[in-house]
Amino acid sequence: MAELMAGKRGLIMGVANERSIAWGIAKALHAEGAELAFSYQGEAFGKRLQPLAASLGSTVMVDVDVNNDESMDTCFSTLKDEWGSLDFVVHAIAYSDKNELTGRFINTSRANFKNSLTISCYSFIDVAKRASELMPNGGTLLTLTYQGSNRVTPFYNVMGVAKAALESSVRYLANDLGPQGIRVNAISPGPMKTLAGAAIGGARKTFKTTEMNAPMRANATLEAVGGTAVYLASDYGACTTGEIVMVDGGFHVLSMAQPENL
Ligand SMILES: NC(=O)c1ccc[n+]([C@@H]2O[C@H](COP(=O)([O-])OP(=O)(O)OC[C@H]3O[C@@H](n4cnc5c(N)ncnc54)[C@H](O)[C@@H]3O)[C@@H](O)[C@H]2O)c1
Repeated sequence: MAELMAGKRGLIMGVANERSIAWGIAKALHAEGAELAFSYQGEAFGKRLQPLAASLGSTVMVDVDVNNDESMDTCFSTLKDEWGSLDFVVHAIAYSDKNELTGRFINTSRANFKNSLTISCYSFIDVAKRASELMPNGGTLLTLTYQGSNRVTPFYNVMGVAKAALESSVRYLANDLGPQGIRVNAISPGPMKTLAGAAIGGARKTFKTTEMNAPMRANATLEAVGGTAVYLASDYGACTTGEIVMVDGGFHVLSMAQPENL
């Protein structure tokens, strides 16, 4: 059977290690024949990424801090030089000061509000603008969100607001880029054990709560998120854009905990 991503080339942003959601997505896209480039944040992450990228036959790696315009310029000019055009980008990047991912939301500082929204939301708009210029034949943009965007998850705090802004941006970008054949979607996994996930206060309890109560009685896996990314980035997703696709074992449909857990 033909591979779903054969002949498609894309950029994966946000692999910190082998537990990263971006890494699960990279493996799934590669397994379906995609050719990948990676961006990483700084030298230390670059060293960790190197063997992972090599294991997927990837040679293009670019150091990108999304707050640094020069590094973003270099990233997309490198891709232009290497490939000429681009079929997809996976944006799996978020950040907030750990000290504000605990306690009360009301204590959010202006500085961390700005930084969290700039890194976790604006960067996707910036990536979309740059990537779309390299997509003359259409393409796909994917980002990662969490349902703390529209329902309160204790301690998720300013990240919830950043994810709400990101999800809204997905819809606006989808409308802007649709005429160019570019689709824009977000995947919303339940809690996962990653570096960024561990920074959120009470992460273990959030993870356990979802696992015990979700209709599937399970949390999202890297394989399930990767498979969803393949669907959205491949031609099977041709009519899906502006969407937030839940990959959380169904947790978001609940209005209360399972009776066995009360
Ligand atoms: N882990 C979860 O429970 C969970 C659930 C739903 C959504 N998500 C989202 O998935 C995405 C990936 O996170 P993850 O859980 O795989 O964690 P992760 O720590 O593996 O990845 C986060 C990445 O963001 C990058 N990053 C942060 N600031 C950056 C900057 N200024 N410039 C460039 N890169 C920067 C880091 O280098 C890292 O690679 C995030 O958007 C996160 O909010 C995570």
